Amino acid sequence: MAIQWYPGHMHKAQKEIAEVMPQMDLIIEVLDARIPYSSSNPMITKLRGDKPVIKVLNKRDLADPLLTARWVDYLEQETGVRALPLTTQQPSEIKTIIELCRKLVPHRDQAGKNIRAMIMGIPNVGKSTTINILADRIIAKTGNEPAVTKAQQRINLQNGVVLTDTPGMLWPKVENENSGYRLAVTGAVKDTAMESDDVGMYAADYLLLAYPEQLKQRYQLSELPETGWDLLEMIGRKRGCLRSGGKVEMNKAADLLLHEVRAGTLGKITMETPDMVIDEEALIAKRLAEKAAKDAQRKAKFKGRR
Ligand SMILES: Nc1nc2c(ncn2[C@@H]2O[C@H](COP(=O)(O)OP(=O)(O)OP(=O)(O)O)[C@@H](O)[C@H]2O)c(=O)[nH]1
Repeated sequence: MAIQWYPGHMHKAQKEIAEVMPQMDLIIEVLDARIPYSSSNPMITKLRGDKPVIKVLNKRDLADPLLTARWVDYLEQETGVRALPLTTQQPSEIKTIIELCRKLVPHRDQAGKNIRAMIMGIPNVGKSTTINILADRIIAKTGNEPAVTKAQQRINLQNGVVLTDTPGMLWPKVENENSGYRLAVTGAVKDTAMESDDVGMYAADYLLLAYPEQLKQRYQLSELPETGWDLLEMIGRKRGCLRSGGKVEMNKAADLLLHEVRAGTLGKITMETPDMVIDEEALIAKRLAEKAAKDAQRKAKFKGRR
């Protein structure tokens, strides 16, 4: 299923969330542990104000444990939020969210009042599976096609917590082009306007840098090439993705690599690190500042001419 992020949809979702937000005591944001930055929604920080937030790094079973630990440190130390690496494959882990909700909003708990939590997440991060585990029953439809969750729901967890499912569909970090690639690599966004060879090449370039040993082992390569393109070609040859003349079908090789990353057969892989995203954010800020300066110059020139 294709997901497109239209400004109109985004605006509507933002408005609906802003309306419900004052009645909430805390926010649970479900992220994908393989892309904690790219799977987060850019407006949540602004909308939640100073309400406590729990960032669930879900699908930790697929993510690199060392990097997950680094993300937890980063999120807790640099941004002051609680981060819980979890997997819905271990329901008992998911249940720890409830205890943390109680800890973070002690005044409601001590007064014997329900804690009102809003659960948010971009499509396909595992929000519905999480809700079903927390509620001990099937409430939300799950599936590997993004955008299964639709209507807003309020769920009494019967343990002092009332969960509100986010109205509307939450969008990820769309303003960062690299995030678009990483969302596509992990299968978080199945959209896309992107060609699978481009996405495969992004994955291949990154994997060469970050997980060379896993590549060698999985594809039985004694040496690794310099570029992602060459890597895809090697994988294509090894796995028989060939045209009749013996040339490698690059899009097939790309699909194969992406399938392995998504299924976890290449090992536990995280597609972004805190350092990486800090650099990217700095670059985006620089570009935006340059654009603003140019726009201002253009405006000044235009005014001068009139
Ligand atoms: N490996 C792994 N897969 C998971 C985990 N949690 C969810 N999934 C899978 O991810 C897919 C999406 O899960 P959902 O719970 O439907 O995701 P969602 O965020 O509710 O998605 P929408 O309904 O599109 O909003 C399903 O195929 C789940 O089985 C996890 O912790 N580990």
